Amino acid sequence: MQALSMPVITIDGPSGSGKGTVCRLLAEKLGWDVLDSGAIYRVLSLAALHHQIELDNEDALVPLAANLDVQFLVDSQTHTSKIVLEGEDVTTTIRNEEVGAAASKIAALPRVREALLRRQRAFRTESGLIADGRDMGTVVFPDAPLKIYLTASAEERARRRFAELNERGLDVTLSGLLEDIKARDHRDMTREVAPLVPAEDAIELDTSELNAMQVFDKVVTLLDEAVLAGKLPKA
Ligand SMILES: Nc1ncnc2c1ncn2[C@@H]1O[C@H](COP(=O)(O)OP(=O)(O)OP(=O)(O)O)[C@@H](O)[C@H]1O
Ligand SMILES: Nc1ccn([C@H]2C[C@H](O)[C@@H](COP(=O)(O)O)O2)c(=O)n1
Repeated sequence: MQALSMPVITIDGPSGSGKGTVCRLLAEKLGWDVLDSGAIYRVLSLAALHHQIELDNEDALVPLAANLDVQFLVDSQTHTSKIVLEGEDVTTTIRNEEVGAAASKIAALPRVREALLRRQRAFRTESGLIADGRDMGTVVFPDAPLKIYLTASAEERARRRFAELNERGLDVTLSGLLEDIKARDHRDMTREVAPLVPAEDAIELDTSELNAMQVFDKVVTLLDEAVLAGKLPKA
């Protein structure tokens, strides 16, 4: 049974809901790998920029996606990865809000998504995988035995991003970030292929009123329940 021998936990949800934070904490607890699928879309949008390919030019983006020269170099101590695109360290660059918006645009193209599917599924190994994204539970790993859908109000997500970017010394406004988040939500939730929706069997968790550790504790409870039910192997 693949779910037990190559276990996957999916964590989907909109930007700023806390997926990446929970994935990192879970990976530390379990010693499993992490798939940051958003980073793949972000890297592809940056590659498009480098190669002067328009974000709606699907014919040119598909071969770029299929042959994307990207490496995720994982530090097993910190569970963070250095991301190298065509020999250049882009770990920080891809986190810009502009790159996020560009990623959301190319992610609406069906053949681009198809071209990235195998690359994402290849992250599944015997070690166990925590998959972070928008369609992890619905499309990429539909057989995952534990699917979590994180949400939070757009206002709270904008506040979180504002605090994060302020700390990094970036000049942003709360209202601008809120607008960006709403536009990205709309694009990600209404696209025709693999829109951001909870999988039918996902457990939804609203994190608006919870801090990161409280969210993590709730996720660990869900994990323990899945182990008790025989859906996931004992840690
Ligand atoms: N429950 C929480 N309460 C407050 N802040 C949080 C919480 N969870 C995460 N954060 C902070 O909010 C910001 C966004 O979190 P994170 O990057 O984990 O979200 P995400 O869902 O992975 O976003 P994206 O999809 O855009 O990558 C980070 O600065 C993180 O430290
Ligand atoms: N599974 C995924 C992951 C990401 N995307 C798109 C949509 C997002 O707005 C964008 C950036 O993702 P983030 O790094 O903010 O999680 O990438 C997607 O369509 N499917």
